[in-house]
Amino acid sequence: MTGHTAGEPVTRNEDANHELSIRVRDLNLWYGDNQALSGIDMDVYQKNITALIGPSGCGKSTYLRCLNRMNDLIPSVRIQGMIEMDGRDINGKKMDEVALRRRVGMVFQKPNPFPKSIYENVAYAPRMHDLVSRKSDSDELVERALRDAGLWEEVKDKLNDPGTSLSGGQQQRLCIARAIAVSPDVILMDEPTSALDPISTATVEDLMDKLKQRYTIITVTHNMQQAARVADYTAFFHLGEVVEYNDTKTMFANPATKKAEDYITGRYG
Ligand SMILES: Nc1ncnc2c1ncn2[C@@H]1O[C@H](COP(=O)(O)OP(=O)(O)OP(=O)(O)O)[C@@H](O)[C@H]1O
Repeated sequence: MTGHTAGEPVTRNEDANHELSIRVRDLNLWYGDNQALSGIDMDVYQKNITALIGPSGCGKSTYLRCLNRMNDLIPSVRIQGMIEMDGRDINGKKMDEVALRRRVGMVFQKPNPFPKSIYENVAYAPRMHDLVSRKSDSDELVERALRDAGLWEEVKDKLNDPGTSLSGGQQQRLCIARAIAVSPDVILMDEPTSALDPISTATVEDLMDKLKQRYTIITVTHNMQQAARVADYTAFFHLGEVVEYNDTKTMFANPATKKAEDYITGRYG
């Protein structure tokens, strides 16, 4: 990756927004003695979708979890390097983890609604963060988040039913509604469609495309077509390093490295 600034994609997507959201420099992470991330430099632009691809165990989820400090919950983890969000060091002493996780929401591979009603799944976090106090404000926020997640019409008459009574695809959209209910800046998605059927997958992909108008989305995927369809930028991870980071169209049509080309074309991984 010579001839360009560390952390930037090799080729810029000229249709994309180029305001910086996240700046990562020389990020290293160890689980005990096992180094899982090595010298990661990566800039993520606002209001884009950035896909993280690469073979199993190469560090994609670990990297994602660094961005909302979820790795702090794992005792053996040691982290070195810099992660700035909107110019502020997220690992700095002044950074409040709870506030950070409000700004950086997360959606997991397996839909994981709380064992509560559809309504409460969405209303709980805004209430905890004191974003709403009156019931009418909460109702409004729940409706807006469910509409934005493309789920309102399907659930508006059964908001008191358990979240777990919904189909897998609906549960995942409920989890997305829950994430956006606290108005985050960034949404991390760890293989958000891998447990879903093709129709639910297409619905979630369409939703991601709409959500990127307002949120910065970083998604891990093993599905190359999905990365090609939804992502503005794609980073190829291998053995804990970012081997190539590029505008998605260029990455898929004309990868700059042999390793990325081999992975994308299914020669290994
Ligand atoms: N909680 C943990 N404790 C110890 N080691 C871990 C933990 N989580 C991940 N690792 C190790 O860190 C490395 C990177 O794992 P990670 O899950 O980030 O990879 P990945 O690219 O997301 O993989 P996959 O595509 O299979 O989800 C692997 O060697 C893995 O075994």
